[in-house]
Amino acid sequence: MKVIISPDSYKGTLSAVEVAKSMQRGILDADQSIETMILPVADGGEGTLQSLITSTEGQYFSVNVLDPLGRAIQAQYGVLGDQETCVIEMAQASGIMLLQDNEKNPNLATSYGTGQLIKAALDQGFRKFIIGIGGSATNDAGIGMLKALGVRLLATDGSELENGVLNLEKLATIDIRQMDARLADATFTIACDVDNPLIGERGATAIFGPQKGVKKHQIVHFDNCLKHFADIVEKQFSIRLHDYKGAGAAGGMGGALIAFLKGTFHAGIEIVLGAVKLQGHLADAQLVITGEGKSDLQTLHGKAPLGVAKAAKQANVEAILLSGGIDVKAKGTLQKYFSVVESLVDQEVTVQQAMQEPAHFIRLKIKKIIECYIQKGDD
Ligand SMILES: Nc1ncnc2c1ncn2[C@@H]1O[C@H](COP(=O)(O)OP(=O)(O)O)[C@@H](O)[C@H]1O
Ligand SMILES: O=C(O)[C@H](O)COP(=O)(O)O
Repeated sequence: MKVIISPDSYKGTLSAVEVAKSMQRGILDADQSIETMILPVADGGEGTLQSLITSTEGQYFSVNVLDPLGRAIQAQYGVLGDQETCVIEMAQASGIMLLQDNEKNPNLATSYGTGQLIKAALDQGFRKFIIGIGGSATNDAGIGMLKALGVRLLATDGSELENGVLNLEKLATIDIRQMDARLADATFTIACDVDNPLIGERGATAIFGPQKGVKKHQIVHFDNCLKHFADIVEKQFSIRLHDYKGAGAAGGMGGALIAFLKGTFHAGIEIVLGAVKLQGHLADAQLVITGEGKSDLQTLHGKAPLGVAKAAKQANVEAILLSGGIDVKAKGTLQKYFSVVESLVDQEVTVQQAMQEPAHFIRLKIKKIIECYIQKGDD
């Protein structure tokens, strides 16, 4: 029997590779003779770079960049095995995982470091980009990235705006005359797992702002600043980001990429599944196991496990979901895609325990799931 192990990360506790290894141990605990194959996946956020570079035998490059709060860090980008396609993962330079909880700062958190990664890749001669956006610490409409690439945000008196999303309300003109000229020859495929507009009640701030530190009473203020930015973009460049699907991804990074870097959106999970060649590997497999930190209604809108389930269905392979937590509201629908829908958290395991010892509980749960699967086959 061959089992493919294709989880996303359990954000905040384990990377996709670590989840996959724990699942593999559980499978082998149940039956040593099972053939396993580890193909970790991601949907644009953290882990996208590793998944794409590992699966295509690509190469990593390290760059000194500024983290969301302007501190010097080393971040990586990569080139796929084709030696041509460059992968930028926003979470590497501007990710929420780079901040402690008490450091979250939606006004100052900047995507500047992601712009630095792009610039470094342009310096290396790359022009064909996949940019994974998601898992970001920022709500800056991508202005940090734009600044790093030479775009200037000016107030009415011609002075450059000070850092800070809330300063966007003073924006009068966007000056692109000094934007990196090499971008004109570059293409950007945006790997993303959300289709939120830039502003409004489904916009970047209202939906993803709170996880980045935006307090409830600040949502309207931040949203208005992003709206003003979108108004100026529309006035100057005739591109309307306000309700553009995906413009609100990664704190508005989606919008900046569409308007200024001529990016095009693709489902992150589809890009990753293509690169890891999941469909081909499923051809002689009996089972595929996937999972993520928390499966909820958002999972049904293009998150990694759903992509894996759809690929499995096409190949007529049974799919199993083991996530850290499962939202009860989504369980019924998830069961249409997966033969088993399980979470680490249950009547015996609390959230705290599952978060503290995720590898241990994944191993235990998978062992049980596989034992049941084998038993079912024997009956
Ligand atoms: N080991 C774990 N056990 C239970 N819940 C977890 C575990 N790891 C992560 N989570 C939950 O999953 C959430 C992250 O969900 P995830 O699906 O990984 O990312 P996202 O929804 O941002 O794509 C965390 O905030 C946490 O609540
Ligand atoms: O704001 C972001 O970074 C993403 O668009 C949504 O966040 P998530 O990928 O962490 O869910």
